Amino acid sequence: MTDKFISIEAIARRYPGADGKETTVFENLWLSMNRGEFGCVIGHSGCGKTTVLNILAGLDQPSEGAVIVDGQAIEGTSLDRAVIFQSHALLPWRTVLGNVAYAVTSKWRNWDRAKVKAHAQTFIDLVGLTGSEHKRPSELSGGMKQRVGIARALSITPKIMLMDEPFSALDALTRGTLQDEVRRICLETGQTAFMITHDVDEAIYLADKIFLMTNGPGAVLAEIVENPLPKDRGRIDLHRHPLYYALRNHIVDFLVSRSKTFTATVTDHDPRNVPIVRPGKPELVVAAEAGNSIQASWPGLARPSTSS
Ligand SMILES: Nc1ncnc2c1ncn2[C@@H]1O[C@H](COP(=O)(O)OP(=O)(O)OP(=O)(O)O)[C@@H](O)[C@H]1O
Repeated sequence: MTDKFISIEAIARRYPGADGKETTVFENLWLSMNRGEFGCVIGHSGCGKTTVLNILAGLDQPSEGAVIVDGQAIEGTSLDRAVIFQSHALLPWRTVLGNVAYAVTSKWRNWDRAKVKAHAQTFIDLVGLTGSEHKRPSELSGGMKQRVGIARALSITPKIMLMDEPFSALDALTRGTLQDEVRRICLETGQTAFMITHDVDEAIYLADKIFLMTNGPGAVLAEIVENPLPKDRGRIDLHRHPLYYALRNHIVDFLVSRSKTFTATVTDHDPRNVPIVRPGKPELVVAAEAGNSIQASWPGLARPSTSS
């Protein structure tokens, strides 16, 4: 067991195949995050991103390994871990307030109506839906529905917010606005977040750490990219930062070529000590994560020894 806030330890997920053989989506996957960090996972379709998120949510179980959150092995779903999906999954017969209040009541069952309402209203305000409390989902735009989903998730003050491509169905303008909102909320509240995205710029804007997964089946977590851009970065002028292109090119290069060739070419990859990369700082700085502890090394030096 580790002192990391989230610790995914040697998980595998296998499915029985039609021919009777098992398909291994991934195995021996290790991943950890600190409290308050924003992690994005990027990888091609089918590499197992949603499977990892579902296991973290407790919606799915690993075939092997364990997931520890805040010192406790997770077993099933919990209000400690809120999930925001691409589709909003709102209760259509309830209003905005009703949808958020429903979540609040499920966490604090003995709260009276006034307390539930006041608490729900705080989160409706936080996502910018003040004035729309009494609208039903059918009266809301896609972006507004997704805001309700975010308010509902945040209202139960989860330890982790899990997001599976939450903005991919939205138009570019709404997506940008909601990215801003989520970033602001996470920074203000110190929320730990784990998000799947196919959008490299979204990951660069939002994430502290970007987890790069190779293609499946048999996908591996190839690298952890530490975002070298300043915390107070803005979405609009992200591309003007001197490190932006080094970071973006590194991720795109991985997706375009290395994600396909990684397993065949990197023969000494240690899934428990995945390289940590900070593109463009001022030369590529590579560190390795030894289960819990982070040790640094620089190009030309041997990979750090690990304690397990
Ligand atoms: N219930 C299941 N039975 C068999 N195979 C499954 C099942 N669920 C997922 N898989 C397989 O596991 C693999 C990983 O699926 P997953 O949805 O996690 O990928 P992903 O990286 O999230 O993909 P995408 O980016 O397209 O959402 C896929 O090959 C998928 O077909």
